[in-house]
Amino acid sequence: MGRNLLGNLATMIFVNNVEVGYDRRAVAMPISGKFLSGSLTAVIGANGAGKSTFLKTLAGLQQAVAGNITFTGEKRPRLAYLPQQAELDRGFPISVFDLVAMGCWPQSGLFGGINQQSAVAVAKALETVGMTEMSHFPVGSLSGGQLQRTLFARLLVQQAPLIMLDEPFTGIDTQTTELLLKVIAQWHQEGKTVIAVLHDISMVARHFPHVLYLSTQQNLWGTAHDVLGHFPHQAHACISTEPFSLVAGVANS
Ligand SMILES: Nc1ncnc2c1ncn2[C@@H]1O[C@H](COP(=O)(O)OP(=O)(O)OP(=O)(O)O)[C@@H](O)[C@H]1O
Repeated sequence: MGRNLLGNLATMIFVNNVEVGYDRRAVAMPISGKFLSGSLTAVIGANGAGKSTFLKTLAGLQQAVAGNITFTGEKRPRLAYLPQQAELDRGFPISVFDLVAMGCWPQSGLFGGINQQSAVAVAKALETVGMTEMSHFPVGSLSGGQLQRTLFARLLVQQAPLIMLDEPFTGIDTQTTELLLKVIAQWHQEGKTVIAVLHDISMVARHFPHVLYLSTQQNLWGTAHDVLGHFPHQAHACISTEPFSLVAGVANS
């Protein structure tokens, strides 16, 4: 886990008055705060609040409309990004093993094939997510849960210090969700920085120490305890467009 000389967690990402959106039009309030190195943060909010757009902007997949995002060390750290399942093309003819092996591309190159060490890493990742038996199945034949396990295996082999997940559990069975939550907990223990867009507030309360709540009224960013404390009934953080008792300026620490 990245610590500075005083033993505190170092900041990995600074978000300075960032407005995210399309065609130069912001879709959310300006966002300011920071992601500490090794932190585990859930991004929550109502449908259309701008969570996915924020994640894509953080990942560098689209430009911010205003403000800026900076990184300790100046360059964006290597990141592993999981889009929403709806954004994936399942028709691509590729096996489970090969899809996971794509996570080795930064090391092996697109046409380099994978070496023995990478093949072992792919096999280990498939085992972690319970997909060993299906490693030669075509991706198009997988259920939603099996595909998500496979995509998590690919994230595992990427070994990136920064991991971004967009609604990783939407439409996924309970058993798979429990398993993949363990993978996230393992990343957290290893000191990776994990940011996930989520809808299930009780899951967030149980598993995510930091929360960024986006809304049209006011964003809240801080510890899960502080942010979720604004919601008398925690489920409302998903279904309402505004929290109940806002207290300005939740500390982002
Ligand atoms: N490609 C796009 N072009 C223009 N507007 C878009 C585009 N994608 C999303 N939007 C709009 O931006 C706003 C924020 O969308 P976004 O997907 O970031 O919200 P979200 O909080 O992730 O929602 P959900 O929980 O429903 O996934 C919405 O009003 C949406 O209609």
